[in-house]
Amino acid sequence: MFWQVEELEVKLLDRTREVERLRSELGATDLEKQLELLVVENEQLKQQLKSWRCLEPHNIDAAAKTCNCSHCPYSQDAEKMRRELLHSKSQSQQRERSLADLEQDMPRKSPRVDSLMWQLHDSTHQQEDYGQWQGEAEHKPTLRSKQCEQELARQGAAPPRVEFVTQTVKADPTDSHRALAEVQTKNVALQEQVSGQRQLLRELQTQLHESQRNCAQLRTQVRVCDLGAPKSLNTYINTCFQILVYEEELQRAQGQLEVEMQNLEEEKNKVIEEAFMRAESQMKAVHENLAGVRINLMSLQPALRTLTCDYNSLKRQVQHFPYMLDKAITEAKHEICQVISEVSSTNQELLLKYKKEMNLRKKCHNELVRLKGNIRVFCRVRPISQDEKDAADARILLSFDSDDDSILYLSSKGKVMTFELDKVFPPQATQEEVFKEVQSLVTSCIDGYNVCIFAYGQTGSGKTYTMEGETDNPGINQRALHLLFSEVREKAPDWNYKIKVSMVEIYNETLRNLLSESSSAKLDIRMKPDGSGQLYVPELTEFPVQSLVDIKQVFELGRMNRATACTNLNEHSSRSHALLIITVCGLNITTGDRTQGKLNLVDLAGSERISKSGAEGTRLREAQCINKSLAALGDVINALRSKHPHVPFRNSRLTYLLQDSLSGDSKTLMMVQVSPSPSNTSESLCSLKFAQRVRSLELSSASAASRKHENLSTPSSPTHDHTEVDSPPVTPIPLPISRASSTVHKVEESVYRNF
Ligand SMILES: Nc1ncnc2c1ncn2[C@@H]1O[C@H](COP(=O)(O)OP(=O)(O)OP(=O)(O)O)[C@@H](O)[C@H]1O
Repeated sequence: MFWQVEELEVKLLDRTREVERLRSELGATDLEKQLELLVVENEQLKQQLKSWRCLEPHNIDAAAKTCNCSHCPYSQDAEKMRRELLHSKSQSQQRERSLADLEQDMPRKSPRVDSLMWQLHDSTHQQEDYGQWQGEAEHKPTLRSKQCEQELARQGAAPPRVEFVTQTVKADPTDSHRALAEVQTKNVALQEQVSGQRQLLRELQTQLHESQRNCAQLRTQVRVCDLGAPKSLNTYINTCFQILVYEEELQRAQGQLEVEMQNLEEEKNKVIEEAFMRAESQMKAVHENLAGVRINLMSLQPALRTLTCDYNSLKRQVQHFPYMLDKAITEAKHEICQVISEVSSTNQELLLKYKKEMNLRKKCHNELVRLKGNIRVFCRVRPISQDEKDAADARILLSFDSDDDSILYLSSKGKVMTFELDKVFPPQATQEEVFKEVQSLVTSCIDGYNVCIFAYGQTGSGKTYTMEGETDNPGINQRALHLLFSEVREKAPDWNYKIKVSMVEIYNETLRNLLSESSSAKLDIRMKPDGSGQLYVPELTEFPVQSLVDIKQVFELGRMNRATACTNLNEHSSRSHALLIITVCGLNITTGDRTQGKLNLVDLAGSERISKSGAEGTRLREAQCINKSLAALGDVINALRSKHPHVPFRNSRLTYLLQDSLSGDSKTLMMVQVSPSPSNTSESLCSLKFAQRVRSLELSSASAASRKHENLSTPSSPTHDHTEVDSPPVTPIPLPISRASSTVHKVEESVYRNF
């Protein structure tokens, strides 16, 4: 029995160890199955114990029965054993209850095992996450360092600028420090996680120790039970032995768990160490970058200092700039004033020189005009018309000298006569060419001269064409106004000019204002009441003109007024004198000098002989008036050329009106118009003889005294008005004018014969 009890004790001890091991291994992941197996085996052991219990009383009773003697030492032993057995039974029941309690306690412990398993799982994940994070943490600084390197390379390539360098130097250390701080923060977090894991591990160890303590208590209890257990309970001992086996297995599993935990701990430490190593190497790289940045910064500092110096000097310059600018402006102003004063003095000198030159030029011009004669004679031959070409007696009467533009040849009655004038314009001469020769006279009216330009010739010889021209090819009138405008504009800075225009028609010795509202208004010529002896025409319209539009308006109005007074304008224009009077008043703004010149542009009436035209009645009257005025004009020109003290201006309305423009320093141009038609030969001959005579008289005016004297002895023109107070007998120019009576015819013939 004793050996059975000992055996039972050994089994119980083993069982206790096994239970203790199992208890200590609670919480391990893969021990659940072992625990189940142990529970199953435990059940089997219980079954064996039950069967053993069933057998044991019976054996004991049998033994008691076989040994019924009270004196038998065996019976006493048996009694004792029976008591011990009962005690053991009770203890065994207690142990069963303890085991049942343990079994009941097992499901309660299972959630704890589960939670420990989940914690272990989470720890493993955290370690994995930590490893991943370590990889990211390792990758981020690398990226940042690359960015830093790229940024540094870019800064190196960029031109050194103060602002840019400053910004770059400031930016990189900040970023590196920030990355370092982030890494350090993450390291701290990892440290915290590791410390948490360690804390968890410590808790698990504490729980393990508690479980071991519980197991030890249980073992003590079992040992106590074993001490009182009967040796006969072999099954129970076997069960205890199995329990001890299980406890050993549990212990082994615990050992494995500890090894695994240690491995995990080592792995964790290793991972942490590697992470630290990587972080340190990254930190080192960052520090190296930082050092490189610092070196760059150090190398850039001199440039920065230079730039700062430059900037400061520039700043100083900018600060001083207003003062310097003011100073420079003042100096510039001073210099400019000096230059202006120098220029103005030079200008004054030049102005004086210019004035001297102008006066000289004027004098020269006047001298030239004087040498040429104040009265100049031009001749213009109009082109032959188609009718004239087609005529039966078409011949070429007029010819020109290609080398001398002042010579004209006329073939008449088999003789070739030569006429020398100031200028001869052939038929192909343009309006521009003609005007070019007269423009000096036109501009002299700006200088204050009075100028008269007459177009003289028989009807149809081209007087109106030369003076008025055509719409698209204007004559002297319009061109003269254009020239005056341009000349006045040129002188505008110094001179202020006003140009006024009047248009007058003289028909049958009647003066008509062509620019008035009523075209039939007749004008009179009167002496100025101021005693100056100058003439004026009251109510004569003076139209101020400033532009070409004004000129057009004036000409349009004059043409309209002229047309309304007659039935046939062409015929009427042939029988009347048309005067365009241009007055140019100038005021010198600086000197205050004043000038007043007058340009008279006269389209005379036709000069054909009445004897040829055979006019009667109204025509005769018109012809007489025309002849009278033309003869008067001839007388006046003759008197002027011969420097006669008395000039018979009052002999006609024409000469009376032009008195102030024909006397004194005034300049006169006679444009003799000639028709090339053979049918007009005699008229052309008369006109040319007249022109020749006028010119020869003018050129010989230097020796005119003697001739004047001679001329004075010749009879005056029959048309000369001897009744005029101021018209002493003068030698008239033998104008080829018509005569209204037979006596006139005779005189006319004698006049022509003189040529
Ligand atoms: N140089 C010229 N070139 C071209 N045509 C001309 C020229 N001269 C005159 N004519 C033409 O000859 C014709 C007569 O000219 P215009 O009327 O000017 O003569 P006139 O002497 O004024 O006559 P009137 O005394 O009757 O007024 C016109 O048709 C004109 O166009």
